[in-house]
Amino acid sequence: MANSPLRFDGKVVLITGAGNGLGKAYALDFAARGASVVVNDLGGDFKGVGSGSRAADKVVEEIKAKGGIAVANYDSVEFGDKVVQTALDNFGKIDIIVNNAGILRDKSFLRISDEDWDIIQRVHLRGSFLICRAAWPHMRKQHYGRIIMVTSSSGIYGNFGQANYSAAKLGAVGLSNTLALEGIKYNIHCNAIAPVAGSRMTATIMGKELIDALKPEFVSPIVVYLSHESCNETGSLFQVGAGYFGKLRWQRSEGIVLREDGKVLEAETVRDNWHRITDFSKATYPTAKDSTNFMTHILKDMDQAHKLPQEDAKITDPVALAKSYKANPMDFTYTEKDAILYALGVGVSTSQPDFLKFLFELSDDFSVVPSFGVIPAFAAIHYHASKVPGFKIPKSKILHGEQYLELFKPLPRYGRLTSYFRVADVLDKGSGLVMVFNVDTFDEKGEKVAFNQMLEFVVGAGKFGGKKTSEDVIPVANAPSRTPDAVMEEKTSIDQAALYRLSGDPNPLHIDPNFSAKGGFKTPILHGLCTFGHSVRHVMATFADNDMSLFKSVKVRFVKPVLPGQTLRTEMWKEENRIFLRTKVVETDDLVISGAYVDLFSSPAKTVTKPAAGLKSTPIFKEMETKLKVLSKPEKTDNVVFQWNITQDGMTAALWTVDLKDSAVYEGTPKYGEANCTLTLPDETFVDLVCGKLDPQKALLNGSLKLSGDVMLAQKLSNIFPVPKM
Ligand SMILES: CCCCCCC[C@@H](O)CC(=O)SCCNC(=O)CCNC(=O)[C@H](O)C(C)(C)COP(=O)(O)OP(=O)(O)OC[C@H]1O[C@@H](n2cnc3c(N)ncnc32)[C@H](O)[C@@H]1OP(=O)(O)O
Repeated sequence: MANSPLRFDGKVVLITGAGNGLGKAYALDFAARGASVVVNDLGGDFKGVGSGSRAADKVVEEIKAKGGIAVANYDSVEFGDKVVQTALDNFGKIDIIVNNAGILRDKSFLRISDEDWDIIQRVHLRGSFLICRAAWPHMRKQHYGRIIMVTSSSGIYGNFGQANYSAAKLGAVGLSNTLALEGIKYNIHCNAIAPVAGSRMTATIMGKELIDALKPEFVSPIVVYLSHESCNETGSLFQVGAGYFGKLRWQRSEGIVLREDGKVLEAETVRDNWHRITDFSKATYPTAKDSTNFMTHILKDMDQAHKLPQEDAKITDPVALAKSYKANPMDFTYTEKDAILYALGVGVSTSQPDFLKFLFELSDDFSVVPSFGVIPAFAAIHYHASKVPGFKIPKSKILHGEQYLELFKPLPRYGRLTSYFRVADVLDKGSGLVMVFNVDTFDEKGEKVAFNQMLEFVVGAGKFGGKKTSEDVIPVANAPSRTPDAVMEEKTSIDQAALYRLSGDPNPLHIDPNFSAKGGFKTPILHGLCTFGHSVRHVMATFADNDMSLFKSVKVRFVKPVLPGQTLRTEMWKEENRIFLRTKVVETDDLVISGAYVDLFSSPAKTVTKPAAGLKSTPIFKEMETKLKVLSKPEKTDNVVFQWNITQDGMTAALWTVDLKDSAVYEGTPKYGEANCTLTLPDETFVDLVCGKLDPQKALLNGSLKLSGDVMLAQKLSNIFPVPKM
């Protein structure tokens, strides 16, 4: 009942050291709530010197004067049975104990004498033990008991000059924990509190002002509540003082099992894994249950992946051997600077409209390019790939074959991520073998951030008798056969690979001509993941308004190498939230990425119907007259598609296609020979493309007519339409 007062009528409370300070405050509080109180106090000073009846008697008098019930006891807690006997003699039972009595013998460790050490242990720890042991059979018999063990932050954290006291006080916590466990089935609860209050003892280490602020009456409420029969708390530890109440608990790092069957565990292994042993990012909160079954609990829950790499000597099948590889987790720490370096590596440039978002950490909407999600996984692959047993892999023959990346939450702008690597399969492709690597990446909260699947193609290592396909491989997807909905072209820098490799792929294949020659390449080639990063950017700029939170996943196959300096042309098709894409090298017309798609969580919130602020758009291209040349005779069934290209600074910014059959009114019939036609285009088509991204002073429109299918070829028009000034 929330509003009923906590009463102790008929209950017998023993408070040790109750002549002054905290003990006295507890005694007065319990008595005022109807309890019969045994006020124990030896009457000595705070160093445990001397004795007398005055202190206890005064408190008893005060209680009685207020109409309460109390008796005094003047024994040292070192005679715990005598103290408890006072309760039994006067009230016939003992229900509640507050082990509060204590003294101090503060000295720096070197100066602590045997006597200083022993007396503190005797009073605090042994005294509490003796009191509890004397009361325990009575509490068990009556099936009721509440014990408060008074400990100290000196015991929990240590305190200079209090080695003796700290040891005794933490001992009291251990005693409390075990009494809580043993008492539970007899309805005996035991909790520990670490109070801070102004008292005779603390007067030695605190100023007067602070002591006055820390009244014992501010601690008493939790002692009273924990002692009440309605309170179910047991085995807990609280820090209290000045009206503050907080609970403490243990925390344990996730840890790592370093033992390997049949191998000696060396100190160096512990040293090398120290960061994992002490990493609290996936902490757990062990309770009393863990004390007995600690090892079984830990070992049961340990995933294989937490163990060190080991080969199973019995496995002879190379694929099974490779799959048996046990990888220890790989940490990857990065800063905003790393995210910016990566963005530069995949072609973000200050010449692009949204560059601040990716290159300036102080910009309001600073974002990590989502394809950066491959980098922590690549770090794990780079470390583990060469250690995978079963296959010998010459580095110069490894080509990145396919890449899948899925993000489960946007990448943090900096932080530490941990990746778990495993060999999902090894495939025999004849001309080469394909290693399928899966990597799960988690953030510091233990939440999954990314999944990567990387297929590494090892040229010339095939024909080992393995299988060709695997269900574990995330499949590529074919683009639609229609003309692309959008195209983006971008020239890479001659230094693109030199820049990209600083993001964690130091493979000499991309920088050292001697090394690339060994792989059969005339010059170093671009990293597959660099081309990949460009293509992902093209999709996000075209279909997600560069809102990186919309990115869900991407899959690509690398079909031909790209050379630094070549121009990439990404062709894109949107079908609901999936953007199919393929990437070509403009200079050679070689297809370099195929079977690819980007999945978005949804379309951008900014819709094409809303022009960007300050830019008027719809009237500009609403009507467009163009001259076209139809090269062969169209059939009625042919699709007439008008396609235009918007360029700025020599770079294609957007390409938009309108199927005239569906969305535009086309006047005039495409016929063999030359014709003039007027296109009335849907207003919205332009808003997003033109106004969202382009500087109207600079952008150029270049249109062409295409007739779908192979029947007809459209000639590219020479007309360049300058975008009128707003
Ligand atoms: C230790 C550290 C580890 C870290 C690794 C470091 C990674 C990076 O540094 C390396 C890079 O970035 S390399 C640059 C990027 N990648 C490339 O340039 C590769 C381009 N692709 C090619 O050259 C060929 O497709 C090629 C050579 C891959 C295949 O061409 P062909 O041999 O002619 O194969 P083909 O006859 O077309 O097909 C045979 C079977 O193989 C499958 N296949 C083809 N291309 C594939 C690819 N890219 N990925 C996966 N599988 C592929 C085909 O499907 C076919 O199999 P099936 O018969 O079952 O259909």
